[in-house]
This record gives sequence, C-alpha cells and structure tokens, in this order.
Amino acid sequence: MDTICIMGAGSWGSALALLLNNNGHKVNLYVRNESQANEMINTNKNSKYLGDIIIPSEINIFTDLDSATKDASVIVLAVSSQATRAAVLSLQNKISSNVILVNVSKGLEKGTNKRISEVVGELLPSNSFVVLSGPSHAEEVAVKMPTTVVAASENIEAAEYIQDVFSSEFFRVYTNPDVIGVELGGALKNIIAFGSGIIDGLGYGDNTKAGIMTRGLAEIARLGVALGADISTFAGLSGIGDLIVTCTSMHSRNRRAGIMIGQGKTLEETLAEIQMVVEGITATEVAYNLALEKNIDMPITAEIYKVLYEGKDIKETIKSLMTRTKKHETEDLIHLKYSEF
Ligand SMILES: NC(=O)C1=CN([C@@H]2O[C@H](COP(=O)(O)OP(=O)(O)OC[C@H]3O[C@@H](n4cnc5c(N)ncnc54)[C@H](O)[C@@H]3O)[C@@H](O)[C@H]2O)C=CC1
Ligand SMILES: O=C(CO)COP(=O)(O)O
Repeated sequence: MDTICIMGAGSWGSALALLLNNNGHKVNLYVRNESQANEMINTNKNSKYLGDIIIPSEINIFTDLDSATKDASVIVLAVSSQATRAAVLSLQNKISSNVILVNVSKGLEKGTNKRISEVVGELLPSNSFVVLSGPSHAEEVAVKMPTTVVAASENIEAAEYIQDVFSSEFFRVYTNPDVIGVELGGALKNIIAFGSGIIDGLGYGDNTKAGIMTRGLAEIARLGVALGADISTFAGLSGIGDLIVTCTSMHSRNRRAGIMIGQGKTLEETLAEIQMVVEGITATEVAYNLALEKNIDMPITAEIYKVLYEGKDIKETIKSLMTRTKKHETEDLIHLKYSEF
C-alpha cells in the first residue's frame, strides 16, 4: 500500500482518488478550494465535478499541501496544464527526490510551448516523471467502467511501478518509454475533438467526422515525429484511442465546446457554460506555433486557430480544408519514413 497525494480535485483528480482508494492505497486529495473541500468532507460528494457519486470517507481531504504530501511516495498532478507549473513550484523544497511525479493533464504550456514533462523536469529534475494518458473519461472511471490507459516514462521502472499502483480489474495500464509521443497524443487530440464538435454543431455527418479524425491523426503524427515522438505511439491508446473517445463522447469538454461554437455561440459563452478546463483551446495556439517553428503542415489545427484567434467564419474553414491542393493519401507517411526527422 502506498500513500498517494493527488493535487487537484476536479473531475479527473477525484475519479483517480476513487480508483486508487479502491486499489487499497492511502489517498490524500489536495483540494485548493476551501468550500469544495468542506462539501467533500461534510457530504461525501464533489457535486460540481462528479455529481452524486460518493467519495468514501477513507479518502483524506486536505487544503494544506504539507499534510497532503506527507509520506507520499507518488504525487499525481491532476490540475490543468496551465496550472501545472504553479502546482509543481509549490512542491519545490517540500518533497524528496524518491517521490514519483505522475502527470495526468493533457495539454501544452502556453507561452513556453513546452510539454508538461519539460516543465516538471525544469522545476524538479531529480524526481522520476511518468505521464498517464489514454481514453479515460472521469465520469466512466468513477463508476468502474473498463478503461485502458498507458503510463510512459524514460525510467521504465517508474512506469512499471505506476502501472502496478493504478491497475485494477477495471483499469488496465500499459507501459511505453515514449514520453513525447504519449504527451503529444493526449494534448493534440483535444484540438481535433474540438474540431469534431464544430462539425457536429454545424450539422455535418458521420463521413465528415471520420474524415477529421483520420486526417487529424495524420497531422498529430507529423508534428509528433518532428518533435521526437515514435510514430507507432500514435496508433496506441494515447493516440488513436484517446482521439476516438474525445471525438465521439458527450463527456468530452473539448467536443462539447466545439459543438457550441459550431452552433454559433461565442468562445466566452461556451467556456462560461462548460465551467471546466477545455485544453484544446490553448493546445491549438501552442501546436500552431510549434508547427510554424518546425515547418510542419497542420491544416486542421491552422483552420481551428483561425476560427479561435482570427475570427474566421467556420463554414469558410470547412471550404478551405476541402479545397486544399490535391494530395496522395500516404504522402505524409512516406515523408516521415524517409525524412531526416
Ligand atoms: N475529466 C476527464 O475526464 C479527464 C481529464 N484529463 C485531464 O486532466 C486535467 C484536469 O482535468 P479535470 O480534472 O477534468 O479539470 P477540472 O477543470 O475538472 O479540474 C481542475 C481542478 O484543478 C484545480 N486546481 C487548479 N490549480 C490547482 C493547484 N495549484 N492546486 C490544486 N488544485 C488546483 C481547480 O480548482 C479544479 O478544481 C486536464 O488537463 C484534462 O485534460 C485527463 C483525463 C480525463
Ligand atoms: O481526455 C479525456 C478523456 O480521455 C477528457 O477529454 P475532455 O477534456 O475533452 O473532456
């Protein structure tokens, strides 16, 4: 039995607290918001994020980080990607170098264009880092629906340790050494899920959806390989797996945000309605910049960027994508195989 601290009691942090408690670990859930912590202690619910699901009393709720991290061998970073730097900074000089840090957010840092492993490595370079990612909506994990994910680390022993800690009969964890690929699959699929929602909001059909998912994966892989990922990772759980679930599920905040934009709502109205993190909005900006820097063609991301940040009309973006220069379908793959990436 391990003592595990989870930083962040949103949907995902809370669902993972249930999973890890069910696996027999001592779980310390660090909740930043006092009134949310009080609700969890007094009613055994986290209603904003997990509705009526019961949070067992064995899960320790803390608003004090010292108490939450005391004796923890694993710290799970379950805040949004933009909040991760601050969360990791608050751990500096507090934890030993033996503590394994597990990031479960799926995004890229705005401003620096960094992956979360880069942010964490900069601030806590002596701690082992594992990213846990894959098709895993909190709402389904919280009610024990069979779910498969991947734990990636440069330190394979740390990845296997985390595989043991999280695995259960309803949560199957694979390992993978490709941190870059797993992180980018999780972050970039949010852009395509947002686009897939736009397509639904506009009233287009299943053909259109399959098209954006397939060509979306092609551009995710293109940027991923240029940034050092192994292309085969994108055929796995953190690539196509998570792309499928977020592009098709009504649990997905990214897809739901896209639907609202497709139906004509403004970004402000959309975010006010969702009230939870929509990582794809920031990921679009970061990926757009990375693609420009690496000279990688990401047409879907570029069109979503124009909708979000330059006010381009959505219908015009579909037309732009459909009337691009004609291509050979596997041109990208040939390029990836024989290029100098
Ligand atoms: N909800 C889901 O089904 C899944 C979410 N994720 C990823 O996990 C990350 C978090 O997502 P959610 O839990 O859904 O977001 P959320 O919006 O439900 O909750 C994030 C929580 O983090 C808290 N927070 C922010 N900064 C903090 C800090 N410094 N210390 C402690 N708490 C802090 C916020 O108050 C909020 O309660 C995102 O990157 C998301 O993409 C990954 C897999 C599944
Ligand atoms: O990554 C997720 C499920 O695997 C959650 O996606 P959303 O952030 O779009 O809800």
